[in-house]
Amino acid sequence: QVDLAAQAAAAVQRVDGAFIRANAAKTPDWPTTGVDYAETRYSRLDQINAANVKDLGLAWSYNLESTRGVEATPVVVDGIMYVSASWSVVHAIDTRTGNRIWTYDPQIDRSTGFKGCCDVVNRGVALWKGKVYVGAWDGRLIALDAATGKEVWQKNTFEGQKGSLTITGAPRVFKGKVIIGNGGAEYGVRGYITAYDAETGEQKWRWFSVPGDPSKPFEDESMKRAARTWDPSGKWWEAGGGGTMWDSMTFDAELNTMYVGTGNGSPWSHKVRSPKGGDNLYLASIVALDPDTGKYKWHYQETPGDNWDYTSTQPMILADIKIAGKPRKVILHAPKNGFFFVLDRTNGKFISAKNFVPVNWASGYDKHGKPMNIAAARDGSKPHDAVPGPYGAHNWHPMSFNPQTGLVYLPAQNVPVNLMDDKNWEFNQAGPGKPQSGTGWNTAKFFNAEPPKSQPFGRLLAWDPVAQKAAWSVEHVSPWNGGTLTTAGNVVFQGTADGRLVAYHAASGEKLWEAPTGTGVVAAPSTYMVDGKQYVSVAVGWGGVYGLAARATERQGPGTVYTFVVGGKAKMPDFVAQRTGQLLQGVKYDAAKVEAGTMLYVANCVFCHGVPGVDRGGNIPNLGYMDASYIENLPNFIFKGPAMARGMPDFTGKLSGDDVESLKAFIQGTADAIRPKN
Ligand SMILES: O=C(O)c1cc(C(=O)O)c2c(n1)C(=O)C(=O)c1cc(C(=O)O)[nH]c1-2
Ligand SMILES: [Ca+2]
Repeated sequence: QVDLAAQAAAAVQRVDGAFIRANAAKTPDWPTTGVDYAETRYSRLDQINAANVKDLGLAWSYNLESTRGVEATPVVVDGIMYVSASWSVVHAIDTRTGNRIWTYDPQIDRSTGFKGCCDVVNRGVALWKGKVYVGAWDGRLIALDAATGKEVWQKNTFEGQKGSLTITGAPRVFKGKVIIGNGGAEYGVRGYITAYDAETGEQKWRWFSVPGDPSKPFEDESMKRAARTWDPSGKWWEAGGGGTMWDSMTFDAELNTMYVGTGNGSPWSHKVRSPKGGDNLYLASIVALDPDTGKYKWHYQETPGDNWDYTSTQPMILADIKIAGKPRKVILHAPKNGFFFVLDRTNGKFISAKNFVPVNWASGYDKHGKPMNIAAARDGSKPHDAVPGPYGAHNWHPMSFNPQTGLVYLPAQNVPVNLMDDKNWEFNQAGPGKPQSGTGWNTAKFFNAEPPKSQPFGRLLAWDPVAQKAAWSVEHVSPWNGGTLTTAGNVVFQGTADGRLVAYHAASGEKLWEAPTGTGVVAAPSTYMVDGKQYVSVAVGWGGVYGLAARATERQGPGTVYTFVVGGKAKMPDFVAQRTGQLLQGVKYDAAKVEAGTMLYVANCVFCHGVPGVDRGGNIPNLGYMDASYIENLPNFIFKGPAMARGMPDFTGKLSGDDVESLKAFIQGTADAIRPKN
């Protein structure tokens, strides 16, 4: 009889700063979300390698019992895995068998799914001295006992703050402090991160990324300086200003510096936020902080005057590379804005930037690290095909860096979106035609007022950060592919939107192996050794912002952890077929209401449900393919309906009975309009 709880406790008890740093040298574990503080996602293990990866097979699969996006990288110490699924549920798994040790469900109120922009996801947990930390959707930072999954302490990280805040990112633990930020910049919030004592949960420090009301005292010098880059006539503090830090943090122990990527402006429109212009610090920046005090050290702003949801929260990597023959300590970063950045992490100085996909907002960066803006992208008076669009040339899907090949493996993409300024925008004014305003969005932009012309794509890039060019690339069938893992075995692993886990040769890009995963993969894999054998695991669950309304497989959930080993022979689990069905037919409606319904649909429904019959539905159903009875009974779903248990908001008091009739008219009217005529 093995005592798994005791094993789990003993394993995580060992995880501290020295353990995590040692891992970067060579140990069998994957103790933090990005494997080490530098978040290289490079494993020194080479038992699985370019020669034998073709013999990988399934060791086991584990049902995460979730139907929404799964974005966490499994962390593993001494063969014990910790991974989170949607709704911030944490699972502890014995990797020797694939059996559950415990699960922890923070019991998020499922009707609050609309409070976050981009699916009810969680990007994983942190481990430290016997505890497992998860940032829950509702703002609680929760410390769990690694042995039992029982709560040790919890803190409301949203206390004292306003707006629609949600946590989606993985906490990080630097020097005994658990650090967490949150999302919300689509809704009108002010960004901040907070550090808590890992042992007790006591708050140690908080750093805001944008200044508050300038008529009140600033929290620190960094805020005072930042305020000079905003125009007070925009009253940015009323809508918060944005700059949410919802994903990336790294730490350099030698330099005693932590780095955080900041988010987009809130609202998105630069003109509305800061009418006379200005860079709007510290939006869309990499910021260096003192991990002991949270004090600002330096920043580099990647997108001055953000206007397109160009967050810099995308996962960064710390690397030591040679540039012009000299060893440099750098940050490698590919934010949403489509440029690949190399920065000196000792001082924040710009080294180089190069676009890794086509972009139309800047023609490049000058030698001081300032972008050369293209005026049309900031005009805002007419629909502009923003390339990259707000989904980003690269989103949160982690990239990896292999020091042997010198290449960064980067999931790149384009999701076409047309943007135009909403001149009549006012904070928290919901209204027909205002995108997502019924669920609280405050972007001050119209989306797709005419159809975008740019083409969607998904691409794995093997990017050379010194030469600033691709060494090789692979085209995928869809945007929104998984994060990457690379190893000393000369392999790159990536999951795909169309439901495969694929291994490539790290130097040549040659495809070496693939396995079906049932549904689309968005998370990054991890690898580790247990009892002398190397395993590769990936948590699968289609979703995230693009996955709400679109998909590239015919299967959906449940969220599943797959674990592969050379010679593995386990059977694939059965997956549920997506309901593709027939176009909606037969719902009676008043054709005169279609136009009003269109405007209401844009304000309340489209972002999650997609365009009826045009989009296909992701992890949320497309209403153009429902049985008529659902749409006929639409009020039962819109007002305190059964789908609230799955994340549907309650529109009581926001929509009228007549509004629902208009929505019906739009949904059935659209299905009728696109039905092939014969
Ligand atoms: O501005 C924000 O605060 C914020 C938060 C989040 C989030 O917390 O997930 C995302 C975004 N923005 C965002 O712009 C975005 O593209 C995005 C994608 C995803 C996802 O998990 O798929 N989250 C987010
Ligand atoms: Ca955003």
